[in-house]
Amino acid sequence: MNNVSCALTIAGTDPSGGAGIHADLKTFQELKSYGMSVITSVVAQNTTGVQEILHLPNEMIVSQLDSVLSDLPVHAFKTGMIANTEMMEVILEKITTINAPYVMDPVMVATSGDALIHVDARSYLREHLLPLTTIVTPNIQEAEFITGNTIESLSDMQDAANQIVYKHGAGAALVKGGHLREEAVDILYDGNKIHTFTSERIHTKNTHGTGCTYSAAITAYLSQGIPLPKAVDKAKRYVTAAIKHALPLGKGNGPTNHFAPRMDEARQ
Ligand SMILES: Nc1ncnc2c1ncn2[C@@H]1O[C@H](COP(=O)(O)OP(=O)(O)O)[C@@H](O)[C@H]1O
Ligand SMILES: Cc1ncc(COP(=O)(O)OP(=O)(O)O)c(N)n1
Repeated sequence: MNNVSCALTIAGTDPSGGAGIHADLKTFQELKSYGMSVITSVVAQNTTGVQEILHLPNEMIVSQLDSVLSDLPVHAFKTGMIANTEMMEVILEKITTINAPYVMDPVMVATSGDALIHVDARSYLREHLLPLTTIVTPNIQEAEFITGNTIESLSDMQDAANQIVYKHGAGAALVKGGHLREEAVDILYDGNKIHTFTSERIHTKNTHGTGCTYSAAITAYLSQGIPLPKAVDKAKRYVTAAIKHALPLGKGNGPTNHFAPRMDEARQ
C-alpha cells in the first residue's frame, strides 16, 4: 500500500449525494484515489435546490485541516464551496503548507440558481486563492466574473483561459463550455498551449454535480501523478460518462452516476 494516492477535498456537503463533498468522494473512490474531506458548510439541498446552509465555525475548519495534514499525505487537493472571505482566509493559511497540486472549482452559484458564496468573497477568491492554483475550472459564468468579460464563443473562452493564467495568476485554466453550444467543449490553457476537449452534448436535465465530479476527477488523476493535459482528458471522459448515465432521481436535476459497472468507458 505504499503507493496509494491520497486526494483531499475542501468543500460543502450535499445530503442528496449529488454534489459537493459527496460527489468528490465518490469520484475519488471510483478513480482509485484514497479520498479525504474537510467540510466548510453543511448545506441542506437536493435535486430541486438549496433549502438551508450552516457554515461551520472557522476554528472547526482549521481543526479538520490540522487533523488531516498532521497525519496523512496529500498528493493533490481541491476546493469547492468556500462561502465567505473569513473562511477563505483561514483555508488559505493552511493550504499554502501543502506541497501538492491544487485544483480550484470556483463554485459561486448552484445549478438550481442558489448562491453558494457571498458576493464580496468572489473578489477575495480571485485575488488571493486563484494565484495558488495548479488549475482552476470555471464554467462560463464564473470565467466571466473572473475576467470581467462576456464569453459567447470558443475564441472568447480561449481569451478568458489565457487571461486567467496571465492576468490573474492561475497555474492553468479550464474554461468549461457546458452551457455554451451544441457540443460540450472545454478549453484548457496550461501556460504553454491551448488544449480543446470536446464531447457530444447529452440531452438530459440530470446534471447536478457535474462541475464537482469533473474537478474531483482531475484531482484524483493529479494525485496519481498523471500530468495536467492528460489528467483533464481522462477527467473529461469520466464526467461525460457520468452525465450519460446520470440517475433520474429526485424531482429536479438528478445526479451524475459513478456506478462502477457503467464507467468502464471512462477508465480507458
Ligand atoms: N449536457 C451535457 N452534455 C455533455 N457534457 C456536458 C453537459 N453539460 C455539461 N457538460 C460538461 O460537463 C462538465 C461540467 O461543465 P459545466 O456544466 O459547464 O460546469 P458547471 O457544472 O460547473 O456549471 C464540462 O466538461 C462540460 O462540457
Ligand atoms: C456543496 C455544494 N458544492 C457545489 C455545488 C454545485 O453543484 P451543482 O449545483 O450541481 O453545480 P455543478 O456541480 O454542476 O457546478 C453544490 N450544489 N453544493
